[in-house]
Amino acid sequence: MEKFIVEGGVRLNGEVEISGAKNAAVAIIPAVILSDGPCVIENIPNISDVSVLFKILSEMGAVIRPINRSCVEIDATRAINPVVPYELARNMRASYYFLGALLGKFSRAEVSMPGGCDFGVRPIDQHIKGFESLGATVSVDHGMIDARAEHLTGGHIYFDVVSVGATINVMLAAVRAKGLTILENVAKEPHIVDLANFLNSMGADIRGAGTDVIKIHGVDFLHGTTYSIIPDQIEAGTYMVAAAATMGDVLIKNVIPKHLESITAKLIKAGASVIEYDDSIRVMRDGPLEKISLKTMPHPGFPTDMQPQMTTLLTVAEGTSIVTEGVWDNRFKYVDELRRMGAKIQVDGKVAVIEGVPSLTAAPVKATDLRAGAAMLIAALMAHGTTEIEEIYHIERGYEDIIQKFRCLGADIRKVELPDSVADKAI
Ligand SMILES: CC(=O)N[C@H]1[C@@H](OP(=O)(O)OP(=O)(O)OC[C@H]2O[C@@H](n3ccc(=O)[nH]c3=O)[C@H](O)[C@@H]2O)O[C@H](CO)[C@@H](O)[C@@H]1O
Ligand SMILES: C=C(OP(=O)(O)O)C(=O)O
Repeated sequence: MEKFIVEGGVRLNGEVEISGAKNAAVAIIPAVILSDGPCVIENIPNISDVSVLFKILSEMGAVIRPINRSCVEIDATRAINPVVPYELARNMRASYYFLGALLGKFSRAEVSMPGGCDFGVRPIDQHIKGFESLGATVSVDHGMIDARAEHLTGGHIYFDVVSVGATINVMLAAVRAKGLTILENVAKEPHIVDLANFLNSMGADIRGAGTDVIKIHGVDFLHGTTYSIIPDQIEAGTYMVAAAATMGDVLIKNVIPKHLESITAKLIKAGASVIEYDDSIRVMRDGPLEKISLKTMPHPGFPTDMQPQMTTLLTVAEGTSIVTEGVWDNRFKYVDELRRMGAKIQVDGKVAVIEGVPSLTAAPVKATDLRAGAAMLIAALMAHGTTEIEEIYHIERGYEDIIQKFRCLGADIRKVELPDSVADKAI
C-alpha cells in the first residue's frame, strides 16, 4: 500500500511546469488507430491512464517507440486486433474511445464497459445513439460493448445531453465514414478542440470543434502526423488553487490562460491575485479568503473536475460558500474526508453549503477519486500537522510527478510504500 505523507502549513512559492492534458491525451492516443501512418505525439503526460492505454495498444499489435520522456511514436498500422481486453479497459474511463477509433477504422469494435472515477451512474447511451446513427449495430453483453457495421455512413446527431465522451467517440467513428456527419449540442472542452486539431493534422475534415455544432466530411485516408498535446487545464487549475490555499506565490508555466478563465475569475472573487502572461499564470494571496458561490457547467463554465479542489479552498473562507455540481449526480463523496479535517460542509444532493472555519487540522484521509485526491493534497497543505493520504493510485491516474512538483514549490510531501503485511496489520 502506498500513501502520501504531508506536513501542512507551508506557503507554496516558486514555479511549476504543467504537463500535457490527460483528457486530451486519452482521446488522442486511441485516435492513432485511425491513421494509415505512424504518428509522433509530443507533450504526453506521464500518468497511469496513459500507461494503461499504451498497454492496450501494444496488446492490440501497435508498436510504441519512446522518443523521450514526453514524446512517443505510435505505429498502429500493423494488424490491430479490434478487441480491447477487459482487465485493462475496466481500469479507466477513456478506454471506451477505442470503440469510436476501432469502429471508424475497421467497422468493428469490442471493448469492455469502462471504469474511471465513481460519480454514480455514468451512462453511455449518447455514445450508442451516435454510433447507431452512423449505421452501426451496438450490443452490450457480459460487460462487453460490441459495435459493428457493414460500413459507416455520415449521420445527423443531436445529443440529448452535452457529453465530452460521446462527442469524442462519435467524432472518432465519423472521421472516415462515407459522407457528411453533423453533430449538434456537442461538448466544447479544450480537449475536444485538441482532438479535432490532431485528426485534421492527419488529413481529416472536421470543422466547428469548440462550438455547439461539429461538421465532419468523411475521408478515405489519414496520413501520419506529428502533434503536441495541449497543456492540462485541470492540473494547472489544481496548482492555482493550491497557491491560493497556502497563501503562496506560484508561477504556473506552460498553460493556455484562456482555458483557465473560469477558474481565474472564481479565485479572484475569493480574494487571490492572478496575473496572466502569454503562456503562464501567477497566483498569489496575502489576505483573507472570501465566500463565493459557484456552479459547475460544461465548458466554458466552471469545470466539474475543479470542483473538489475549489470546495476545499472554501472550507477556510470567511462566511458561507455554496458549490453546486451541475454535471454529475454524485460528486461530493470526498466531503466526508474533509470533515475529518475539521471542515464544516453540508451536502444536499448536488449542492454543498460550506461554512468557513479558521483552519483545517491534519487527519488520516483517502483519495476517493482522482480530483478528490488532489483536493485532499490541497487540504493537507493547508492543515496544521501531518496528514496521511491513502488510495493515491487515483491521483496518479492524472497528475504527473505530483510529489516532485509540489516539493519544488516548498511543500513537505513524501510518498511511502508499506509492505502489504504491515498495511494489513494496520487495518
Ligand atoms: C476522460 C474524460 O475526458 N473524462 C472527463 C469527461 O467524462 P465523460 O466524458 O464521462 O463525461 P460526459 O461529459 O460524458 O458526462 C457529462 C454528463 O452527461 C451524462 N451522460 C454522458 C454520456 C451519455 O451517454 N449519457 C449521459 O447521460 C453524464 O451522466 C454526465 O451527467 O467529461 C467530464 C465532464 O467534463 C469530466 O468530469 C471527466 O473528467
Ligand atoms: C473524472 C475524471 O476522469 P475520468 O473520466 O477518466 O474518470 C477527471 O479527469 O477528473
